[in-house]
Amino acid sequence: MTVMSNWGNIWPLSAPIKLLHPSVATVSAILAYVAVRFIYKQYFYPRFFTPLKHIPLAIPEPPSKTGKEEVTSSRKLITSLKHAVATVPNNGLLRFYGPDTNERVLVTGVKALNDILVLNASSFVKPESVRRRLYVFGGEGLLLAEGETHKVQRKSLMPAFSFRHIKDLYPIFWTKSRDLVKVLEHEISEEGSSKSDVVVIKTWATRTTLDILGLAGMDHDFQFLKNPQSTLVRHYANTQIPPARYEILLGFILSLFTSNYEVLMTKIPTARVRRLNEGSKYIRQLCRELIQEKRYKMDKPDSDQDVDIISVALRSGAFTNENLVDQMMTFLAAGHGTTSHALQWSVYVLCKHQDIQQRLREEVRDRLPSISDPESVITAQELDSLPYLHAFCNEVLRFYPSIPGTVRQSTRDTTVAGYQIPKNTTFTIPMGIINQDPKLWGPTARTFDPERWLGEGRANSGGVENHLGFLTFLHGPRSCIGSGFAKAELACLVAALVGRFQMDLEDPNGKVELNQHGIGTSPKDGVRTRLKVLDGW
Ligand code: HEM
Repeated sequence: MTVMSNWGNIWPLSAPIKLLHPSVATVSAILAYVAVRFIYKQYFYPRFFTPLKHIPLAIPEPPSKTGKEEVTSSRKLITSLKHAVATVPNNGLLRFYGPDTNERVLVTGVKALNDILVLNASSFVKPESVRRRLYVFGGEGLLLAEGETHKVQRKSLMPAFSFRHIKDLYPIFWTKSRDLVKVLEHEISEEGSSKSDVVVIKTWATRTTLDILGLAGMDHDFQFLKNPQSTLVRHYANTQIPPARYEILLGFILSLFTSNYEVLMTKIPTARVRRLNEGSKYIRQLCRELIQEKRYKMDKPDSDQDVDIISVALRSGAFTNENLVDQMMTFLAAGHGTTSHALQWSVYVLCKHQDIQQRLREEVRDRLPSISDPESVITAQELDSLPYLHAFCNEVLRFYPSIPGTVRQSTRDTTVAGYQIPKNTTFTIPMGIINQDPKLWGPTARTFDPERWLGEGRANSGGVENHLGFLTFLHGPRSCIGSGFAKAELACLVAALVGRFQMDLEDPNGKVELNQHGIGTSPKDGVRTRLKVLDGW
């Protein structure tokens, strides 16, 4: 056998046939197998072998074709599927294949949504890959519990989220909104750390929503607004680190062999996975200590009937200490980023629509006590009686849902919207698409317009054809338990900001890019906003 020393001369036309080195042969065989798997999964399986052939096929639009419309909070794939939903005839379900080549079913109609989320909800659970991802920061709390355990947990926690209880939390929302305004006023002043009148809304929104959850959820003031160097904030920021290129490539290759590739990926100790696990440990320990503190306080004979979520859960007697730790982790994870995203979108859209900003400011200044008054308090009744604020917040939640899509997997053979569905079929529920569906919201569905929530009988429906058309908090037994909490919190924060500041984007004509990692979606730059204090309120 000739030993090849000259790589430039590997394939001379006259070369004799040579045997490949065993390692080259192995790599070639693996590459050939990967190629064959890819062709099978991309071409043959969808056309000839899938048991879901009876569901129409959607081809996602290439991103370049979808970039022209005003950006919504949908992730890229969901945005690119919007076109398919509008153009491929379907009866509420569409089949599609994402970049990882795995098969999914997109839910596009209210009948199918009703089957999956309401009528038959117990037959559709979060797939293992999603559970793994949520577990790291959310523990084994309400978000991940299934079956009877979920029912018992939800029933025991519901009192903490009833309006009767949420209305007692408005003073916390208002006090923290005032802290936010004060910190931002300082930030844009001469003494501020940035020495500029431009702030990154995300930085402050995240700290405020964590502070609010600390107080309203655990009766503990983290004071992250005042103390920016927080380990907790840093650990949550780590959830948004995108996977490295090699992780994406590895994920893609694994996806050709198993639909559980995402589960496998969480077991490979890459630097990113290690950092996530460290964060998870830290948050668990923090919650454990806070709950112990709370239990100690409640055991005192003269203790008050505190209104925070953990006190209500402890009084219910339904949870062990460790399970309470999981619940607290869930509330922190599910409750702070989502509301922070909503606040970021609110500021973004107020900057884009100065007429709306002006009108909202007039209503707030007219009807609410000044945020600069350190003694000012507001009641639920006062805040909830501002129709334009209510309309604006609802429209932000509709148009820019913090979580633009979620996933479910069938646990048995079943039917959805009349289609036969085998066990283990994965469904994507695209809140970002349904919330803007012209069939449900009329011809102005894709326009941001708070007016739709004003007028006779529209305050709670926005005039939608079917209540399942507003999917921001989902519906049914797995809907967001914190929706009332989040809406009241968002209204306070928006009122305080718009009442006190003139807001403009640093780059008013810049194209907004989306943050694609972590729970939920918001602008990648965190909404860089120029603030100007407006006196007189
Ligand atoms: C704008 C803010 C919020 C949005 C858009 C939002 C959205 C959602 C959505 C879409 C789900 C369902 C996820 C799924 O099952 O796939 C959910 C579940 C949940 N959310 Fe929220 N959420 C928000 C704020 C909050 C807050 C403030 C809390 C707690 C204080 C909270 C606690 C939860 C919990 C515990 C669940 C699981 C409920 C269950 O499975 O029974 N959320 N949320």
